[in-house]
Amino acid sequence: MSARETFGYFGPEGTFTQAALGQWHHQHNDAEAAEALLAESVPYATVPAALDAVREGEVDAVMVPIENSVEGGVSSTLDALNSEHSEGTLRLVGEVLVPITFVLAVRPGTREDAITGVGSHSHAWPQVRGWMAKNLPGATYVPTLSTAAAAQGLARGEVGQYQAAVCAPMAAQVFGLETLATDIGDNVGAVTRFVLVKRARGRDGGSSTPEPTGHDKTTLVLYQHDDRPGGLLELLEQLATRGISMTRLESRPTGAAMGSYCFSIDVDGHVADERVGEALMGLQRVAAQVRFLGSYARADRRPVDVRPDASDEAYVAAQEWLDSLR
Ligand SMILES: O=C(O)C(=O)C[C@]1(C(=O)O)C=C[C@@H](O)C=C1
Repeated sequence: MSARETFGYFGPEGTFTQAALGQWHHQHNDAEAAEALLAESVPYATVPAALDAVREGEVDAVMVPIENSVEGGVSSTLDALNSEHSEGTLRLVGEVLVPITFVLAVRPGTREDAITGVGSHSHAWPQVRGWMAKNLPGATYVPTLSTAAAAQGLARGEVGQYQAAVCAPMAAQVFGLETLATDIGDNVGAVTRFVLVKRARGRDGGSSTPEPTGHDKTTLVLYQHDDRPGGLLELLEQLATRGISMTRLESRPTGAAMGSYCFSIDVDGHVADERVGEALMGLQRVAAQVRFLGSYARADRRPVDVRPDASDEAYVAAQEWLDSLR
């Protein structure tokens, strides 16, 4: 029997990312096993530290945040996943959507008029900006490594700069804090998307890419050739002509020079689908570089809508026809 898989997450305990990993465990195990797996999962203080842990084999898989419905892509994750040493080593193997609700938490007994600073994660603060402007207009924002790290800091009493944390209800509970206000997010219905990341090859040397399900997504990073007018259009044409929808497109600076950008994208479909394979070959020809980050099942299980002329059967028939001519 192979040893049980080990997991890590962007922590400490009480982050939304931990809730995402809990959701994943419950979707794939019975309730008792899921709770046991979550209790054993290892927290890492930053996203790069969590990815390093999986890369170095300390754990088999880690959960990290990638995109929020209000604030957009989590740049620290996008950049860490796209670093030189992630290429070929890491794979996204699944995703989870978690509804986000924030509370304002304090050390028990702290009064609202004593709050001059509020700690939280840089992706959480913009989601409560309106509430803060209305309710604590004089408070200064103090960035912390995560929402739960802000709560942990308060509990340890090691902070002088902030007296309240914007965090998940769970973090307030874990760190024994008092909740002064609930549901303080400006957008009701805010959701964050998290991804589970593994090494590209498992312990047995086999590929970590999950089998296609019919409701899959593929994440790529595309680099265009410099000084090529219409470069982005040329890349996107490779997808459009094969009937492949794009569900996310973000440009990120490559860091090489001012104005040098790459594109982080999600497309419908799995690398094993004929049309996605053909599009990847097309991209490989026209792009300066293509980084494949993974193909995995969509969290919402929405089936991918495939045009008849873009189906696997249509590609196979076209290939057979070409073979007959040759
Ligand atoms: O700090 C946390 O609790 C996280 O899990 C990170 C994170 C993020 O990076 O977007 C997750 C969800 C919220 O949108 C705010 C912060």
